[in-house]
Amino acid sequence: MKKNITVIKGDGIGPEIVTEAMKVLDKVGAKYGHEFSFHEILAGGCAIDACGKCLPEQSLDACLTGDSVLLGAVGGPKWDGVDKNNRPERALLGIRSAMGLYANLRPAKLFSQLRAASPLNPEIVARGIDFVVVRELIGGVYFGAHDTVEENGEKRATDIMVYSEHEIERIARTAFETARKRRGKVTSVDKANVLDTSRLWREVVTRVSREYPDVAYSDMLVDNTAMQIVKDPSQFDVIVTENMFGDILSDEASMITGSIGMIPSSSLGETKNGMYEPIHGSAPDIAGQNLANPIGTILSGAMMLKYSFDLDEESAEIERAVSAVLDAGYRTADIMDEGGRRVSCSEMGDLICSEIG
Ligand SMILES: NC(=O)c1ccc[n+]([C@@H]2O[C@H](COP(=O)([O-])OP(=O)(O)OC[C@H]3O[C@@H](n4cnc5c(N)ncnc54)[C@H](O)[C@@H]3O)[C@@H](O)[C@H]2O)c1
Ligand SMILES: CC(C)[C@H](C(=O)O)[C@@H](O)C(=O)O
Ligand SMILES: [Mg+2]
Repeated sequence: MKKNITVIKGDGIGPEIVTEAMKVLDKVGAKYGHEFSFHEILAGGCAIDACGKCLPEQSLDACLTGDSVLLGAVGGPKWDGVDKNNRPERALLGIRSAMGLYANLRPAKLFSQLRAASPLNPEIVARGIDFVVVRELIGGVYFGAHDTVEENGEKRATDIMVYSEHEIERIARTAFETARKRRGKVTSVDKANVLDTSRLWREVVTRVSREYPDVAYSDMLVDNTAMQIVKDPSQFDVIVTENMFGDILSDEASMITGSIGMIPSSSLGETKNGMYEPIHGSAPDIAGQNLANPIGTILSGAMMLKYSFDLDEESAEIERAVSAVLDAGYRTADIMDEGGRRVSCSEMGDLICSEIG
C-alpha cells in the first residue's frame, strides 16, 4: 500500500517526537511492504517565524489533499504576543475545522507495566483504567464568536458557546458506535444544570441513545465527572462530551495512566483523511533536550494505520512493540515509577523500532 502522510512537526518537542513516530512508521512499512511517504509542512509558531502566517495556504492544502496528517504540537511562549488570529494554536484549530474533523478519540488506557506510575491509589488502579474520551472537536466555545471590547473604562471579553443539533447528533453516533466495539457503555458529560448548550446536548444524546438499545447509556455533570475519573476510572468505557470539557478531562485522564506523554489521539470527520496527534502540547520546558516521551505520538501513528488506512495488524504491531519495550523496563523521564531504565526520546524510538524487527 502507498500512502502520502502530511507531517507537521510543529514547535517545542514537536520535531523530536514526530521524528521518532516517522522512524516507527517507516519500520512497520518496511516489515509489511507498505510505502509511507512523508510530506513535511510548516504550521504553528515555526510557520510564523518562516513566513509570518501560522497556517500558510499551501500547508492547509497539503492537509486536505494527503491521505492523513501526523502532528507533533504547536505553540509556546515565544509566540504569546502575536495577534490572536495568528497564534500557533489557530493553525491547529484551522486544520481541524477545514478538514471537518469533528470526532476526536482520546484513549485513556493504563499499560499494566505502568501501574506504579499512576498517581492513584493502587487499589483503584488495580480495577483497571481503559476508557476513551470522544471529544467534539469543531464546535462549542472554541468556534463561537470571540471579542474583547473597552466599555466604561474597563475591558470586557466574550466567548460564545454554540451547538446545533446536527453537531451533537453526529458525535453521539460516533460515541455509540465506538462503545459497540468496546464494553458497550456511554457516559455523556455536560453541564445541563447551568448551560443551554448542555441541555440541548443531553436532549440530543438521549434521543440518539434510543437507536442503540444494546449500549448502556447515562449522563453525568462535568464537575462530578472530573472527580469520578480519579475516584473510580474503571466505571468509564466511552465518555462523550463537548469540545472544551473534552480538552480538560482528557488531560486529567492521561495523568492517571502514568503520563500525558503516553496518550495518542485520532481526529476524523466524514472521510478517511484524519489527523493524528498526541494529546499533549509542545512542552517548552523540556524542548530540545531529547527528554520527551514519544510514545503518545508513536501510538498516534498506530491509530492512523488503523483508522485511516485499515491496517489493523500493522497498528497492533506498533502497540505490541511499545508494550514490549515497557515490559523491558525502559522509561522516559516523565514516567515516575521506581526502577525503570531511563532512556531519551530518540532511544525510546530506537527501542520500539528494534522490537518491530
Ligand atoms: N496539540 C497541540 O499542539 C497542543 C496541545 C496542548 C497545548 N499546546 C500548546 O503547547 C504549549 C505548552 O502548553 P502546556 O505547557 O500548557 O502543556 P504541555 O502539554 O505542552 O506540557 C504540560 C507538561 O507536560 C509535560 N509534557 C507534555 N508532553 C510531554 C511529553 N511528550 N513527554 C514528557 N513530558 C511532557 C511538559 O514538559 C509540561 O511539564 C502552549 O503553547 C499550548 O497552547 C499545543
Ligand atoms: C492547543 C489547543 C488549541 C488544543 C485544544 O485545546 O484543542 C490542545 O490543548 C489539545 O488538547 O489538542
Ligand atoms: Mg489540550
